[in-house]
Amino acid sequence: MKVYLRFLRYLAPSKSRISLVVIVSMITSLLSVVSIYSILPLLNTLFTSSSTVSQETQITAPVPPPTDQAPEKSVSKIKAKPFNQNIFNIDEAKESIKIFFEKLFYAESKQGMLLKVCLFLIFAFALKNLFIYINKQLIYSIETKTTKRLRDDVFENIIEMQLDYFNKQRVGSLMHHVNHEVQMVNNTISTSLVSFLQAPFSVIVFLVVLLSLNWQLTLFALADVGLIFIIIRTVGVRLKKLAKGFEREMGNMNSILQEKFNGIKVIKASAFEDVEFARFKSFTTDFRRRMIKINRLRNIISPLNETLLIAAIAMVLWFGGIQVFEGRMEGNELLLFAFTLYSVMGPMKSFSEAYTQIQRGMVAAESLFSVLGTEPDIQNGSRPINGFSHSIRFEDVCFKYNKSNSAPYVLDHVSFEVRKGEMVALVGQSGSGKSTVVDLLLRFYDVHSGKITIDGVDIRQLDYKQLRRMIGVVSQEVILFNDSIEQNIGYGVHGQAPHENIVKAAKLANAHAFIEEKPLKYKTQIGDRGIQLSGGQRQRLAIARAMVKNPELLIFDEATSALDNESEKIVQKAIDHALENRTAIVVAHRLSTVKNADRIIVMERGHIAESGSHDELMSNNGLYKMYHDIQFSGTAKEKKESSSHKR
Ligand SMILES: Nc1ncnc2c1ncn2[C@@H]1O[C@H](COP(=O)(O)OP(=O)(O)OP(=O)(O)O)[C@@H](O)[C@H]1O
Repeated sequence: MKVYLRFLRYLAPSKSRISLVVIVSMITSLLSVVSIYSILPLLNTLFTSSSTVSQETQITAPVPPPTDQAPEKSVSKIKAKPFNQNIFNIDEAKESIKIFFEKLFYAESKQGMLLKVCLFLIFAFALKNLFIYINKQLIYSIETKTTKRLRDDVFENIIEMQLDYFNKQRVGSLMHHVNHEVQMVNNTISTSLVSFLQAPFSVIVFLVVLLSLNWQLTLFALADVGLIFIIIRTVGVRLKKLAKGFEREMGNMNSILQEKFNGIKVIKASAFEDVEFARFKSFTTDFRRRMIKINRLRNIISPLNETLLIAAIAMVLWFGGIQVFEGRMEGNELLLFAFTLYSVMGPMKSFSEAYTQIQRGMVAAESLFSVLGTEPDIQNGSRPINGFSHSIRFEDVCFKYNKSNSAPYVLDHVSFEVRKGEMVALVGQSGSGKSTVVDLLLRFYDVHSGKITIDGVDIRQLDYKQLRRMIGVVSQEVILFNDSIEQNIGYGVHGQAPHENIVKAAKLANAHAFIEEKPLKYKTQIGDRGIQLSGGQRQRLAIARAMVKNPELLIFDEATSALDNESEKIVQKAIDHALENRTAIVVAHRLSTVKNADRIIVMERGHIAESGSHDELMSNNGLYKMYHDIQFSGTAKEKKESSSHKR
């Protein structure tokens, strides 16, 4: 029920359009029902009053009565009695409608009257269809407005989540929310608007006709229809359950595709195509099994529905037929009743089919509302920040990704300072917590205890978007978009960065020369994830992106680790260039890159083992010296080996 209410809240901004749909639906239903039921008796009059119809045949009805003449009087003068005359004598309302139409269609001859009736039919149906068209446009506009809002909200909610949320969710599932589930809700809106706003009026008007024809028979028919609804609902509940599993599987399939296509290089390099294909085939087999199960139920609904409704009509015919035999009802009356009941079938059918569609839609809506109901763990602070003048400090910071008590700390009482204008390097073994330090400073996660301050202010009090905007980051993994070089560099700033700034940043990052060599220069498209560039070029674009916003603090996280020696030298030059006169934190494995740092912090299993300048640490004879000796003896050995090979 809560889901339905939340769903209605999404429809609320379209309430004026929904009211219009209601009005147009009422007019459409009235037009379709009244036009048929008003002219039926007239047509009957025309075709049964005389066997031969000629131009000269005059209808025996009088000239339309003067306005002051009682209509009943004129009707009584019609010689030919309609086949269901007694039906139309049931009450005065029907009689006056009939009189109205008789007056409307009155002509000197039967032919003239017939022509008028036919022209009226064309007019009434054209009008009805015009209203149907208007209604469809209105419904489409409501449905697109609602789903646009829902899709925007879902995307906004997801993108505002803390990084940890994305670590736990699969990308394919997130895409499934934004794409497929919103589409499912979209389909539900159109179906339910048609079924619950348009169809009820047709049903009501038809019901009024049925009740006026024979109320006992109508109650009998309603009992039958009630039974049908119970059966359809049972199927619907089962369908909802299956749909839930199906949606989950769809999300999984998206994730699998995403992962496999992203990792295509690894799959190809391991010649694992056939293994992946076999895995995918087993997945699609299971997927197909689920689809068959769902469609077995879904497809049964329409025929089951129709059969049950026809059975209801047959029962009504049987029940009514007995009344006719007993003389309690006219034969014509029963036929008109059966025809009306058949006409009510369309909207009834659309009701029950809408019910199953709504079940599926609500599964999707439930899942979307649970995404919308998820609050980010990181609460934004309100203090503005666009720079700092003294220092950034880690004060006794403890942190772990896994919140359970028994999980070990990834950062254990870490304290250090980065003063304005300094370059501080973080080194240490893989997994010692260097990247985590950077992530905490960017407030991707919050510290468990202790605090991180900028000029003495806890970063939890700061607006983290502004905080992130003043920091330029070149991370381990270079992330580029399938766009032009210019757009990729400009991604670092809000709004369109001026071209001169892009070129300046590219020059700082040693990227300008290779960009100029490209046929379209800065307009060159770089392909998915920058696939059309080399590793070193990608790194330099990432540096240019960090530089374009002229950041207060630069963070280089393992920026050169994935490169060969030659590329590393070029990128290192770019880094050195970028670091001039700037506060920076450099995370590195290769100690050669951090020799010039003002301070080097050596991390070991989440705590700071030692810190100082290169010379101080070398003379300390501790961990740093050990790493240094291992790295440089390794490099020396490599060099020796490669020169002996050459010889
Ligand atoms: N998102 C995460 N969820 C859970 N554990 C994580 C996550 N990210 C990192 N860790 C763990 O935290 C520890 C520190 O990781 P971190 O990436 O900070 O190390 P690092 O020193 O930067 O390593 P490397 O030099 O290999 O990048 C590691 O044990 C790692 O397995």
